[in-house]
Amino acid sequence: MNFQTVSWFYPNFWKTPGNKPPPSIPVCGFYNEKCPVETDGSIIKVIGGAVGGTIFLIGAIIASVLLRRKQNEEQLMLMQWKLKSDEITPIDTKQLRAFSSNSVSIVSTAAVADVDVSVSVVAVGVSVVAVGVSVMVVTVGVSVVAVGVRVSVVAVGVSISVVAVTAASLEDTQAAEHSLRQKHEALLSRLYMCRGRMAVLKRLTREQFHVPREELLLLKELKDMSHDNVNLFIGMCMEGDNRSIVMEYCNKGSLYDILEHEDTKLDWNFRSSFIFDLVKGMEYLHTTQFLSSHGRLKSTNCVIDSRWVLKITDYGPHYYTIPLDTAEAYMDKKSLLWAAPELLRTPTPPYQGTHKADVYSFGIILSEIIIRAAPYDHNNKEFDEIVQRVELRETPPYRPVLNDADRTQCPESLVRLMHQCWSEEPERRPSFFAIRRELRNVFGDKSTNIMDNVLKMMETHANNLESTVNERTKMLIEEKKKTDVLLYRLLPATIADALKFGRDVPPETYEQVTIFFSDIVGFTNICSQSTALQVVDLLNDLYSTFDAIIKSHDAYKVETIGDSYLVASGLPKRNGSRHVAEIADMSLGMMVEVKTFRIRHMPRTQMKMRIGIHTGPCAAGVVGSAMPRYCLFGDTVNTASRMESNGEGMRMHET
Ligand SMILES: Nc1nc2c(ncn2[C@@H]2O[C@H](COP(=O)(O)OP(=O)(O)OP(=O)(O)O)[C@@H](O)[C@H]2O)c(=O)[nH]1
Ligand SMILES: [Mg+2]
Repeated sequence: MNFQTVSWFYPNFWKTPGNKPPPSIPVCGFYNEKCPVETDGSIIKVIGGAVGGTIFLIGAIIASVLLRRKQNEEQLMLMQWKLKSDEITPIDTKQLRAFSSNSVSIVSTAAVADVDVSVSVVAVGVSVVAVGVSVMVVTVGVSVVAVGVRVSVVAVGVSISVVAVTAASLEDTQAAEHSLRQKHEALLSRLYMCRGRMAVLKRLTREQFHVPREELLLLKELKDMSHDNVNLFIGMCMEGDNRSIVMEYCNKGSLYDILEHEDTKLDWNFRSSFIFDLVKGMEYLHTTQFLSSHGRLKSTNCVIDSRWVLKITDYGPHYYTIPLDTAEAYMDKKSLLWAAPELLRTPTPPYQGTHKADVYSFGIILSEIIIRAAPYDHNNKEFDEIVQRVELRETPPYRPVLNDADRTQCPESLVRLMHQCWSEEPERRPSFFAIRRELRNVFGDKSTNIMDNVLKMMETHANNLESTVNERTKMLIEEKKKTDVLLYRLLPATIADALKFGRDVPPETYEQVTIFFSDIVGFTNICSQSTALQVVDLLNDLYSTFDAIIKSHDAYKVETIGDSYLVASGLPKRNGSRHVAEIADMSLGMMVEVKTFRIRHMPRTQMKMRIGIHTGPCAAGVVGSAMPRYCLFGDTVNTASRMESNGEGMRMHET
């Protein structure tokens, strides 16, 4: 059967249009040789589409870049850093006071020159009010006491007084005070309010100037900068009387001021916190595009805020503020101590310095922190000589000297790092990133600021206090129990309680009580043969025995008078008529004890005792307020006494 025949018999056999069998040779041949490749319009269309798409994409990118640039340009021209003269207002005394009410700063920098801002906790008053106390600073108050500052930090449940230590002797510090006061007065004249912040002004020295485009970019970058360790650049005013660069005011002064103040206690927690802050701030500045480096990094340009956070300040176009006559010098004379040797050797060094020069300046600041003094303080050389010798390529290079005391109290690895930072060769100085990594090895990871550490310490302290208070309360209760026991031995419990709570104890009458009196027969004779101490021992032995007997009866020992012993039953707690039996039973017990009682120093002598008992009405009350005594009054007492004195040895005389 051929193909044709199959399709006749099976109409859908081939499943092709017309149910035709497939051709024996494929349309394009077995190797596509019958269909040559054609460059028809469709491929051209595809390529055209791709090119068009790419052009469109590039166009879109260019458009967005241009738009961005335009926006940036607009932003640039907006000059948000530009301050109007009337935005800068003088500080009035009210603002000054308001400001000083929540900081130590203004006092330390402006009003009182000799105030030391070191903090040492001298007294801790604690009142734990809730379980799981969490410390929260509610108020911070400042009061100036003579030359001292007292800061009270009131926390929920915990009140801690922090006292700043002051210069020990005014005489010693008079010269320093004078220069400080001058410095503070100068600073005070530069303090203003600007956009709701307290600000330090740095006067511009040029009357009028054109700000070129690259400086506009720099100023915009400064305005946009935001970092915890970079002091806020509020802006620049180029008009009117207040033509100046305006930086936020940090109230604890500069690092230089703090280090200079010898009485300020700065432990290594504080110092390491400052170092970390400084490095973090510099690391940030070095990542900026237009500023790039500081150029005049020094301890006076590291300011400390109210939370003891160090902030780098006076970065940026400081050349606007250099007096015109010294404009040739890229920095003032004193700043040369922090300047890298390669800059000292350059006739016209760049105003903004270099990364490596900043690291050098950081090395000098490290030395200040370690020696706690101005740079090169221990070198004992004149300023000019120091600068000259640093500039000269001496071997070893001329650098700040540390004395033995500095070295012993400072981590050795920090000294090594400092040496690296002030290397003569700039390329051997580490970057701030590397410095931060190294500092972590030196100090451990100190991610928190010193104030946060202090608060954490307070919180831990508060939690510890809670358990301490509980423990002490338990001890107090134990002690109170002991004093109560003692008190209850001296006075009846009800009376003692009433006296304890300051209540009056009115005298009380009892219709029927039984009074017991006892006396030692021949006591005078015994005394004559004994020393005073032997007599005391005798009475103590005997009455301790009696006290033990009383304990097992409902009777109250009123007092002992010499050798006589007074006991009552039926008071202060009434017991119906049981008092008679109680006293009788107690007396018999005492008789038995006396028979076997041995006088320690006269073992052969038999002790004898007379007992008198009487039942009747009686009055009782507390007499006196200084040594209060519970006393019995009435005939019954007298009768009982008579019964005893008229009785016989080893006999009970009763009515
Ligand atoms: N408390 C406080 N003092 C500041 C502040 N800024 C500057 N000072 C003080 O003012 C003094 C003078 O500061 P500047 O005029 O900036 O002089 P400088 O820091 O020595 O030098 P340059 O900044 O390089 O011009 C510093 O030594 C600080 O003691 C601040 O924000 N707070
Ligand atoms: Mg400065």
